[in-house]
Amino acid sequence: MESEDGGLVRTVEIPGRGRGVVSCKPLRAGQIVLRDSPILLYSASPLTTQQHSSYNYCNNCFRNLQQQQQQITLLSCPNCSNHRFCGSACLSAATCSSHSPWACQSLSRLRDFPSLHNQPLERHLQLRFLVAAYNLAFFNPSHFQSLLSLQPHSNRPDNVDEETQFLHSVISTLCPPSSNTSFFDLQLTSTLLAKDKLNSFALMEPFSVDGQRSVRAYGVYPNASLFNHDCLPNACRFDYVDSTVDASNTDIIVRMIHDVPQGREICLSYFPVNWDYPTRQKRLLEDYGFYCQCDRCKVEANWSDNDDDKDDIVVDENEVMDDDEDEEQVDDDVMEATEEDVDSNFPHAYFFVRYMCDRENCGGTQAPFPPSDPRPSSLLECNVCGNIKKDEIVDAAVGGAS
Ligand SMILES: C[S@@+](CC[C@H](N)C(=O)[O-])C[C@H]1O[C@@H](n2cnc3c(N)ncnc32)[C@H](O)[C@@H]1O
Repeated sequence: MESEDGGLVRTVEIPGRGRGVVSCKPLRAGQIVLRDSPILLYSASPLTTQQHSSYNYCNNCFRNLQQQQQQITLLSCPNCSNHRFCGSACLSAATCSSHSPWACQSLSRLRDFPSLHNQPLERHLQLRFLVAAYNLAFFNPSHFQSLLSLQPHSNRPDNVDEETQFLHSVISTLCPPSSNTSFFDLQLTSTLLAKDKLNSFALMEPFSVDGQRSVRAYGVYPNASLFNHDCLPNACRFDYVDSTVDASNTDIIVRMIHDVPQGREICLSYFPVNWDYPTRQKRLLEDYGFYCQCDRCKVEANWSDNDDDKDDIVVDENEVMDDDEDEEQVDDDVMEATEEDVDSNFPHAYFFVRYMCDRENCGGTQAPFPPSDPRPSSLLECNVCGNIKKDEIVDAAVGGAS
């Protein structure tokens, strides 16, 4: 993501954080700083799902087949008949990429693999990812190199756990796509799984009021993966997977939450912003391998109620980057912020009041729509439930026009 002339952001090395993304010029609230397409996408349904009966998504674009407004002709893969597509364009695109004859045959074999039915969903998804990644290695080496370039860079050879060995033993039963007898390699399998854990973004089902959200698909986005984490992010990501407006419905869009000056690091939050301090620290250490020392954590490290919270942290190991679906310890203090808190021990109360979605069970972050020069947008969009509301502060400043 190197900035050309006029680029908004560029990638730099940041001591102690690896690569990160910084602004090349002052950025405005709502500005789009990245639109990124996936190099790999895989379904979040169990491998054993009979997709022709219960799976409602196109296996190429992942749009919901029932919600598409125009008439579509559903097509099944002629080889496995288990995967459906929303038209000939998606079927032929998938046949040359994610649903190549090799991937098709491999997924069919895995579906019938004897011991898989007893395995948790997480194993099914890891196997789906491995099929997608090895498929990429053979059919799109340059995208495969992009995948390998992502963090983590060091994966100790002696560090292959039982789970990885199991997954590798299953993957190795597949016929390799080439005559290369060492196509499946234990160390490579381990490396790939680590890349998935650190970098995959979840494309979620639409928000429902009961707060139960499930993942529709996972994707690896080579540029979006370069954003580091901050517990008080200045940007957030949106996706519009069911959009029929353009063909890039699985793209991720990163938009600024508020203005930032030139040279500032642009960060996302890897999970909902309303998680409490112990839960955030535990997740970042266990899944991402670092202690967060952001400004918010420095303040919250001194809050006395952290000790009580530590006893009942809930962490779902299936969590991946920016994945909002699981249970979490929501910090009630931050949800009840008042203006008085701003000057006291809660300097980030302002962020919660203005940018946290207040819809029940949502936990999303709100960013303005892109500015229409010279005016900032006075409408905020939630990146989880899609709710749109007026930004009272901008609205007052611009006299009620958006
Ligand atoms: C998705 S990658 C982000 C890009 C990464 N820095 C790189 O060089 O490719 C996530 C990894 O970046 C690093 N990272 C992200 N946010 C960080 C932070 N706030 N402090 C320290 N390291 C961070 C951690 O190593 C984490 O596992």
